[in-house]
Amino acid sequence: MNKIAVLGAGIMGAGIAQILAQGGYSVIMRDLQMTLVKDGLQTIEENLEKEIEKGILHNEEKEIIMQRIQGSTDLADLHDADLVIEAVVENMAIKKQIFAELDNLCPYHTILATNTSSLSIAEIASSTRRRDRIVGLHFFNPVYKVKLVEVIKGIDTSPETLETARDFVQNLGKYPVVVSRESPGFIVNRILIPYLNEAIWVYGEGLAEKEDIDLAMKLGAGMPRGPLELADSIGLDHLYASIQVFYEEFRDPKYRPHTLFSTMVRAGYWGKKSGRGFYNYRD
Ligand SMILES: NC(=O)c1ccc[n+]([C@@H]2O[C@H](COP(=O)([O-])OP(=O)(O)OC[C@H]3O[C@@H](n4cnc5c(N)ncnc54)[C@H](O)[C@@H]3O)[C@@H](O)[C@H]2O)c1
Repeated sequence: MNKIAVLGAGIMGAGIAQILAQGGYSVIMRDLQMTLVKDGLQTIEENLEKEIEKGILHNEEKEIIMQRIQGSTDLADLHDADLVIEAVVENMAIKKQIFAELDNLCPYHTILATNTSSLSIAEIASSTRRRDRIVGLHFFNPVYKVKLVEVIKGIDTSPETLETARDFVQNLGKYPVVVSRESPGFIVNRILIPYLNEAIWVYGEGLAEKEDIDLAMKLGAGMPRGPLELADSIGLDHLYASIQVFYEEFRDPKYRPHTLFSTMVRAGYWGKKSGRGFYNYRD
């Protein structure tokens, strides 16, 4: 892997571009507008500055890492990438369109990976002619902190592609966990998202105040963060889209979102990123 491209300069795209550059790779980070690319670059710079403050990184190293990341709005810049990691919005139609474009643009050896949290790798791969070279690489937020990466096999992913992806993750200093059969949410979100949804039901039914629900799970179940604060931090819009996928895929009412959840998402209460979720972040 000489050149790696990341599609999307949002929360995940910027985080992935950062660890790749820290791992010594040349990275192209592409988003739709230059302002979004610049925001992503700024986030990376701020993250690195925090590492300097902690004494983990030197200023000169930060400069070298930043120089390895090239921002772009032009998909054509990805034409010689050996690996593309897609981290755009969680929308199947958009992802399929992007993968079809990448399939036409990139050489056959290029592995196209998706960071999707809940969409089907097989369906994304169906928009390409290289289904054997499509794989899920599911990083977690914040990417520079969380050591786990789920490496997901789509129905047509070849053993070689899976092995290359697994080795790549390991070389980045992360722990790969292979998910050998795709299913919504893979491992972590399959367990985590229904848990967060249940916490929203508990809150929606008026069983307790939000602070008490969070405290109960921290002290009573040993969770490092309460479910409602965690939901705010993940992003309620993103979480809502994921639980909808579970609900539709499994047709099981246990994945039903509470109407409070739908209302909050429609109102733009998306958590930390919008300044308002279960908690208020504006003051
Ligand atoms: N946020 C999380 O905690 C998290 C964790 C793991 C995986 N994911 C997955 O990662 C992906 C990205 O999530 P995010 O939270 O970073 O979203 P985000 O909204 O922060 O960023 C998405 C970015 O993609 C850009 N984009 C949209 N269409 C594009 C295109 N055609 N080309 C390039 N860029 C495009 C948007 O402008 C935006 O900047 C999703 O699939 C999500 O499910 C998210």
